Amino acid sequence: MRVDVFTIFPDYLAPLELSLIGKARGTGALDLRATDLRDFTHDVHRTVDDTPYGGGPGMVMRPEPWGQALDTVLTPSSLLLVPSPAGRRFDQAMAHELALEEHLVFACGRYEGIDQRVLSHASGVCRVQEVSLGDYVLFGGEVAVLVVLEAVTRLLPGVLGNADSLLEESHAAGLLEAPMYTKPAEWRGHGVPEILRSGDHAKIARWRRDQALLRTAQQRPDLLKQCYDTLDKRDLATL
Ligand SMILES: COc1ccc(Cn2ccc3ccc(-c4cc(N)[nH]n4)cc32)cc1
Repeated sequence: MRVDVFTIFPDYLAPLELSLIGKARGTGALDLRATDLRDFTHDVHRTVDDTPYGGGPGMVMRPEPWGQALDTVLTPSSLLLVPSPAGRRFDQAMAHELALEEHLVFACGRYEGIDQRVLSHASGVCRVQEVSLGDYVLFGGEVAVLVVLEAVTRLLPGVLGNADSLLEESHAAGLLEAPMYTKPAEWRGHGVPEILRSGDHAKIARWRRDQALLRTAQQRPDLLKQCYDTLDKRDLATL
């Protein structure tokens, strides 16, 4: 997967060199390029913003640098992602959709956002999707790139050593995952559920399913409602 990110803070994306994303880049699963939007300005101050038409607080990002920047990468097969408080809420389902794309382009806004004509013009070239992390307001789009790229990269073939973990993790099967334990067996007076040390894999699987159901019912009843039709009689008996 090829990913282009345009931002006035390219160093903000340095954490993407770390952990699994760094490995995914090394294996070629992810071809990531971050570019400074100011490279597409032509004045001595490298200006990317201006006052909003119609007045109002703050500044808006000028269309010219964005147009020239996006001209260098967008093709009809690209998907332009524009982080925004007004965007589609990012979730695991969207992460799976994005993991199937061949070319993602992120336009990271700052100030009060990007001139709307940039998105309108780009929609004549490729698909455009505004994306939100949640109902809170950030300073810009870079945090969203870090979150989206981590969630998507994990889903790329060969990136996670144990692909099975993708099947069992929270939000994968619609439920939250069961509580996890490791050594030591006794820690500050706290033991480990005996079933997990029994070696009975069928009973362990059932216990984990029950714990996932109960945990989801307690902490995220909205998720349980979404997958209620997939529950079998044994699941319902647990609830
Ligand atoms: C119209 O109100 C505002 C509009 C934008 C901003 C600041 N800002 C500028 C670009 C940008 C990109 C993404 C986000 C964002 C995304 C989520 N989930 N929260 N915040 C915020 C962004 C402040 C206020």
